[in-house]
Amino acid sequence: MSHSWGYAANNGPDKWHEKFPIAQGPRQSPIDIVPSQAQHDPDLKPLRIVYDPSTSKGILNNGHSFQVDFADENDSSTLQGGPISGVYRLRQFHFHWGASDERGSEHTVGGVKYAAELHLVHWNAGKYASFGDAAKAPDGLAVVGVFLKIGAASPNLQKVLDALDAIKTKGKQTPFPQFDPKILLPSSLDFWTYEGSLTTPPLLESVTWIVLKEPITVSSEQMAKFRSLLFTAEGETACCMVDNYRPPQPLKGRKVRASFK
Ligand SMILES: CCOC(=O)CCc1ccc(S(N)(=O)=O)cc1
Ligand SMILES: [Zn+2]
Repeated sequence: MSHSWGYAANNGPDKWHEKFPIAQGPRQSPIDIVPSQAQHDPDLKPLRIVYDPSTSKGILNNGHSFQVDFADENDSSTLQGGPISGVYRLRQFHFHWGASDERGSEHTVGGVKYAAELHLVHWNAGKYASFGDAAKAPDGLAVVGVFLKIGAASPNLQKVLDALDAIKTKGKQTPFPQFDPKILLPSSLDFWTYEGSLTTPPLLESVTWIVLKEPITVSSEQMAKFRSLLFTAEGETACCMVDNYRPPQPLKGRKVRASFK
């Protein structure tokens, strides 16, 4: 790949292994979650999610998605419980979506694709000194995945979408203060969990995935707002930011556990 990675035919998921050989590793993400194959684990603890809105900093178009970044110098916004041990700090959240409503999620459920997927990215601050260090460790990261299903518009999501006009092109960012990402979560915190990886380069195999069973809903009009972003920087030939998802990867013998019966 002579240029940086992306989602086009010449630099997309099928090409990533050329510069990132771990793409063909034993614990790659995403995966297709087959509910009948997931074993209920009664030892899984409830998720404990505590987010402080004052840790919300800014919103950035990073050329692959957009992300909201959080201050993570202390334990103000954390994830505990579920399959993880210790305290993981919220670093950022971002999304993956399709060019049309029938695709866009990274994980699939029994082969079913959702229109989009939210990822809340946390790192094991109890054990590692930085996000960068944690990202290189097998128990370094925990990502909560939430599916977005076409239906009623989400007023809470709209608060995020209203900021996108200010970050249309790659590299643009704008302040995004006082936002509590907990309002983006569904009412049930039932989840599937498995050991996986980052779904974009560097594809590091450091993620404990926690994928919520219940989707949140998003309207088609709101999905159109996601698609108004550009992969490209100002002054470059415009390329719409769509289909920024990696397809499911081989399970390679991994077990998926369920927190629910
Ligand atoms: C060591 C630097 O690594 C990074 O910056 C990773 C950023 C990054 C965070 C999360 C994800 S995802 N889609 O698996 O939730 C992908 C990439
Ligand atoms: Zn992601």
